Amino acid sequence: MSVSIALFTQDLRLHDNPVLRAALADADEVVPLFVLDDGVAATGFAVPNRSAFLAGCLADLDAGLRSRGGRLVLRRGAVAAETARLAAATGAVSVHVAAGVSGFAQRRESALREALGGRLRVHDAVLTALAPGAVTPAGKDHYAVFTPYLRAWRAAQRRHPVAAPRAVRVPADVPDGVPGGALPDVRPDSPGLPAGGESAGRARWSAWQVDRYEEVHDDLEGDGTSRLSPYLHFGCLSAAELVALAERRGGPGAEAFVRQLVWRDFHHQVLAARPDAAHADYRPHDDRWHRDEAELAAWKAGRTGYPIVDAGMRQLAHEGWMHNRARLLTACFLAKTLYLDWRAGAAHFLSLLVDGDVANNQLNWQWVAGTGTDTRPNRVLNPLTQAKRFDPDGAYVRRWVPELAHVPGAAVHQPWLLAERPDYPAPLVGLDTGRFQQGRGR
Ligand SMILES: Cc1cc2nc3c(=O)[nH]c(=O)nc-3n(C[C@H](O)[C@H](O)[C@H](O)COP(=O)(O)OP(=O)(O)OC[C@H]3O[C@@H](n4cnc5c(N)ncnc54)[C@H](O)[C@@H]3O)c2cc1C
Repeated sequence: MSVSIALFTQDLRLHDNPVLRAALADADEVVPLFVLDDGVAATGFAVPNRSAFLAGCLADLDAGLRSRGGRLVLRRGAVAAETARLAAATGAVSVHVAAGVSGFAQRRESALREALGGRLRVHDAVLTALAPGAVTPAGKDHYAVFTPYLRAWRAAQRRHPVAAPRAVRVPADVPDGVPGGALPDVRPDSPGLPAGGESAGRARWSAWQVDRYEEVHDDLEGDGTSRLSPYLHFGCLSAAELVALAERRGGPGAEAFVRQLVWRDFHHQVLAARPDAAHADYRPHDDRWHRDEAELAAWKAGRTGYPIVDAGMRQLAHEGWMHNRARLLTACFLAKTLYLDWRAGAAHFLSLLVDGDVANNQLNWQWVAGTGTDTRPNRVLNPLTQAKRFDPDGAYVRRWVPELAHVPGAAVHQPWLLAERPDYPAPLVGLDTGRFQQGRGR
């Protein structure tokens, strides 16, 4: 009997998984492998919210494999060494893995190549709908501006989604578990975390109304976005399959949704070409960032005195997720109004976000801070204007800031004007943009 290995990374699914399909096509039996990576733990990226969600993803993947006659094989350690050990023990003819994007994933791929040589097969466009580098502007290795990327993306050939396998045969003599411990049993920091896994992700997609997406996606209280981001981050859902489903559905809502998935591909192709953009300014402006630990702490705790900002930060703490509009305005408040280094804000987001993703988080932060791909790097979002546009009745603030739950209507956005002052902080700073303008030397 020939054996191959399907090494799962950020593709924790059975539907539209080219890695698993190719491993199945290559041999009589397959080892579906996930390695709890010591390297990820060492970077600090494995925070409680994402680790708890990951445990759900792995349990669901194992259940899905078992319903097809297989099972998930778990190991803990260094990915390349563990995979090579298993390949030697099973005499695997090939090891299949999805191409990664971050510097970490690129180093992991090199280590796998070194350990496995010609037996390694790397599959493109598993984590994104279009592979990074599949379209490039003349003479460059990636697109730095979204609109031309969107045009090229639309014109490009994309792979068709593949079906989930009906049966998976795993060699009987491979032990399932991790020596010294099974699935990570982690208590999440956020009580309102969603359930991890492909089943939960597919159920969410089926229950969600894509048709209304364009109308409602910026309405903070309406909460009408897909909330699929954690499932996309861990690959419980395939971006290529979601694009195909949305394109088949058609209409303005589906089109607007696909556009957001293209933003995801866009950031991934930037990071694949410039892995240093995870930490270094993509377009430096010689910012002389303000430093103030007390201001940073107030922002993290949702106690800036600006209710719309505080509501977003408290949603993040409670759910491990934040609405995109709230991410934009809380990040802008940190990086432009307080003019604190975007890296501090991005790190706080990554410490809690269940969808926390190096490409999407760091490059969206850079976009907001004006050090990234935004073609208008000096734009500043005024939190009061944002509040009036995207939470006109104040319901989002009342939901997340209980100290203000009794304040009716839009008055909740300016508690400092109320005749009876609630037990809520005064604004941390004024809304003038002096610090940003001076620091950037405009
Ligand atoms: C400062 C900041 C930090 C962010 N950090 C992350 C992060 O760590 N992980 C993450 O997945 N997204 C991040 N985003 C992008 C976006 O806010 C989330 O993807 C979105 O809010 C997730 O909710 P949803 O699934 O309901 O999105 P929907 O509106 O339903 O969009 C569908 C999908 O499109 C993708 N998408 C949407 N907007 C963006 C965007 N601006 N950039 C890239 N992809 C996008 C996501 O995969 C999302 O699930 C960040 C945005 C900002 C402004």
